[in-house]
Amino acid sequence: MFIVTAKEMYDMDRLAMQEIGLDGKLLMENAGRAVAWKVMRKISQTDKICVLAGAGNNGGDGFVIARTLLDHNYHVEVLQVVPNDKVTGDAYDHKRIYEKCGGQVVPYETGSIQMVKEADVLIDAMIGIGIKGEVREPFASLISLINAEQSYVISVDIPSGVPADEGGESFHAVQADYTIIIGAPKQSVFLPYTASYYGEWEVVSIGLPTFIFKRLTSKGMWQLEDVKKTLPKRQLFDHKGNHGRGLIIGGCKEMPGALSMSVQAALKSGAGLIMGASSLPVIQMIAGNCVEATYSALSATDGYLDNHSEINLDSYDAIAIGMGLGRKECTKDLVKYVIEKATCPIIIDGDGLYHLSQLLPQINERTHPSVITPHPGEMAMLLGVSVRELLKQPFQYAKEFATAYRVYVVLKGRYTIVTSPEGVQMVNPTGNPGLAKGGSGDVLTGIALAMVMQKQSLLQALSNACYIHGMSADLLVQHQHSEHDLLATDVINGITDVYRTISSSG
Ligand SMILES: NC(=O)C1=CN([C@@H]2O[C@H](COP(=O)(O)OP(=O)(O)OC[C@H]3O[C@@H](n4cnc5c(N)ncnc54)[C@H](OP(=O)(O)O)[C@@H]3O)[C@@H](O)[C@H]2O)[C@@H](O)CC1
Ligand SMILES: Nc1ncnc2c1ncn2[C@@H]1O[C@H](COP(=O)(O)OP(=O)(O)O)[C@@H](O)[C@H]1O
Ligand SMILES: [K+]
Repeated sequence: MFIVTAKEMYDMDRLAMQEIGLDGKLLMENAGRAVAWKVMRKISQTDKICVLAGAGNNGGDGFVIARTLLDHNYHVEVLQVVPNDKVTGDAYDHKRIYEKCGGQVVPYETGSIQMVKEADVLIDAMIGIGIKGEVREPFASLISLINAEQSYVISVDIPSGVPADEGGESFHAVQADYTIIIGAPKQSVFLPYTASYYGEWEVVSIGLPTFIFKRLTSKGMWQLEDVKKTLPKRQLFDHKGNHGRGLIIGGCKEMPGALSMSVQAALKSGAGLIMGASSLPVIQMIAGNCVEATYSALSATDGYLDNHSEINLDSYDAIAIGMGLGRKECTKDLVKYVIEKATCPIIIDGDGLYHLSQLLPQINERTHPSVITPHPGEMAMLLGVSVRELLKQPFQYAKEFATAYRVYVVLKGRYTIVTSPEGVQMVNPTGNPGLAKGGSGDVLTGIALAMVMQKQSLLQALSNACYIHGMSADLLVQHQHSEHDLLATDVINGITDVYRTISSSG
């Protein structure tokens, strides 16, 4: 599924109209009808429905929705929030069609507030992706009224007032229960400041051809069908070597478990062979957790790895470094060594990212792929901006970093964004707040290593890793756990159910 900015959506519209002859009125008809069908599944024939229509094409969609509902014997009326002379173009044409089919358009005046109050269902077709600046009156007051009422609120394309793109932080907007998105989700669906306004959401197709999306956007949402298509397969005559050899370097005296979780998660996700490298005390502590892995004991001073020359980086298909490694000068040297010498893909996480802020020239020099898996705090540190600033524009910042340093960036969060060095971005939809707990990131790195080792395209490998990680947490809270008690080690065990679910769903 593609993700768009408002500008990309308008460009697609233009291309559809000018180059392939799909006209605007037809797209509006498709949009309105598709939305109406979704609406009918959610409401009952006895509900009193009020469609709030603005002047633009979002309002135009509202007239098509009202006409379709009317035709199916629903109790529907349109409250036109703007004066008649404001409704022009395709929206005007669809208003006329609706009226000719017997539809009622009530002009906005003070008394019409009653109409909003009496409705069981409010369909918000006031403002869509054409929003500019702060909402004006009467929209601002209507939005406050809608949010104060108990009616079921369905927004068309975008809750009125929510910006389509990233960058906005303060706005006054409709709080929807359900949003039916037209064509493709906009960036604001996935952002911390805006996501909750959408409520439950769904996307409807309006007939824009796929090649238009491919041409104009390089952002998408990774879905189960993508996972099924791209997940490494196990063949009858496979041996462990077919599923890669991976090295995981991490752990220190305070954080032995981080390495343990990454090692377990990698093997559980399908890695052929995993070597865990750490100090002897760490290995002695964790080896029993995962007897299937092999371990390499490295020298340490005061509990921190201190000698990079002992590590053999050859003969691995991928290497992960940083989980629980510690923030000492000697561990920085280790990270530097791996960045400079590894001739396979590397994944840098945790304390490795802390050191990376001083190793950016070295990462730029690499001729083999590099992956970083920062949470917002780590990403903000690497960019030299505040977390708040980063979270206003995570797509933009992740892309800037990925293209500048030619790395794959896995910017973790509710909707993790994977960005390739070319700037292609995939959003992961799975996961829940049960993952907001120490150790979850170490598990993700292990899964990511397993995927990267198996010679997939890296964008696919990393998107699959995020999907599996989140899906494991989702299945666990649906069945035996809650978001409160979920542990990172549960997420490792939950990978079993992910694979069984994926293979049984065809
Ligand atoms: N391919 C597609 O995607 C298709 C998309 N379609 C639909 O079109 C929608 C986009 O339509 P659009 O471009 O006409 O803009 P839209 O969202 O109606 O907003 C413009 C109106 O809002 C007003 N307004 C703006 N800011 C305001 C403010 N702060 N406070 C108050 N008012 C404000 C502005 O007023 P003005 O500033 O011009 O006076 C103008 O009247 C899209 O979301 C989807 O629903 C489908 O029909 C079919 C194909
Ligand atoms: N609210 C949430 N919804 C979905 N996923 C989440 C949520 N909170 C955290 N996660 C996921 O959990 C992981 C946390 O990683 P990180 O913060 O590095 O943890 P740690 O370093 O403690 O192991 C990331 O993959 C992130 O996407
Ligand atoms: K809307």
